Amino acid sequence: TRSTRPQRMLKAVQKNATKGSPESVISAIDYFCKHSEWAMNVGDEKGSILDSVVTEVNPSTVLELGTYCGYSTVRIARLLSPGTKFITLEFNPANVTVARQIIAHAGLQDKVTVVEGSSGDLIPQMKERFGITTFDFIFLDHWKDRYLPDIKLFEECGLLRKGSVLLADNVICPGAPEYLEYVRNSPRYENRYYPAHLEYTKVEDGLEKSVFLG
Ligand SMILES: Nc1ncnc2c1ncn2CCCCCNC(=O)c1cc(-c2ccc(F)cc2)cc(O)c1O
Ligand SMILES: [Mg+2]
Repeated sequence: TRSTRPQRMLKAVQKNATKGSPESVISAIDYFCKHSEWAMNVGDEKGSILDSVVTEVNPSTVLELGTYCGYSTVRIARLLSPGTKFITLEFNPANVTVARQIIAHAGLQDKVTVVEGSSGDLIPQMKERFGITTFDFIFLDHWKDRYLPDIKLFEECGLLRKGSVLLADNVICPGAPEYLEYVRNSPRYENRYYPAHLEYTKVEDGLEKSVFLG
């Protein structure tokens, strides 16, 4: 049977990227997406913004929603200090399998835990299953209509502290209008919009950074 796009992406990484080099894994995926097949990785333009926010926050606990093939997982994990707790959630088991192999090719398998399941089910389990009290940094890149219910879930589960940073991908395309309206109208968040483009295209998109004020 025909391979899937994530499987073809994995093959391209295994063929073109140097084992143990996160930068070459990132470049190999970006090359694949620019010259072979578009895929919904955060990409290099928004990825650089992600890098700068992660570096600025220098988090001790990180959560990513929507692993997909592990591109942004590798981008984040390569910047973390030793001892940082990094969890990434992926709904699709086939993507979990590909992501684990791409993360391993980058040599970052000891930096991050890839957990299969949906955010709605797993967020309430963070404390008991992973011993997390609060997250310093959260990257939202999963179903766009889950951004709003999940930020409310973070609040209800006491997973945010004064200064927790949430960074949301795709707030323009495909869009997360209810999420944007919520964080921008809430006195509990300080927000900043980073204009960019949809990965590997000229279509307008951007990232929204929201700092929880407690
Ligand atoms: N742990 C969990 N919990 C809940 N949902 C979970 C999950 N783990 C996974 N999912 C399910 C996420 C499915 C992928 C989400 N991302 C997207 O849907 C996405 C789409 C585009 C896009 C833009 C223009 C187009 F023309 C076409 C596609 C671009 C992006 O950067 C995107 O991130
Ligand atoms: Mg995205």
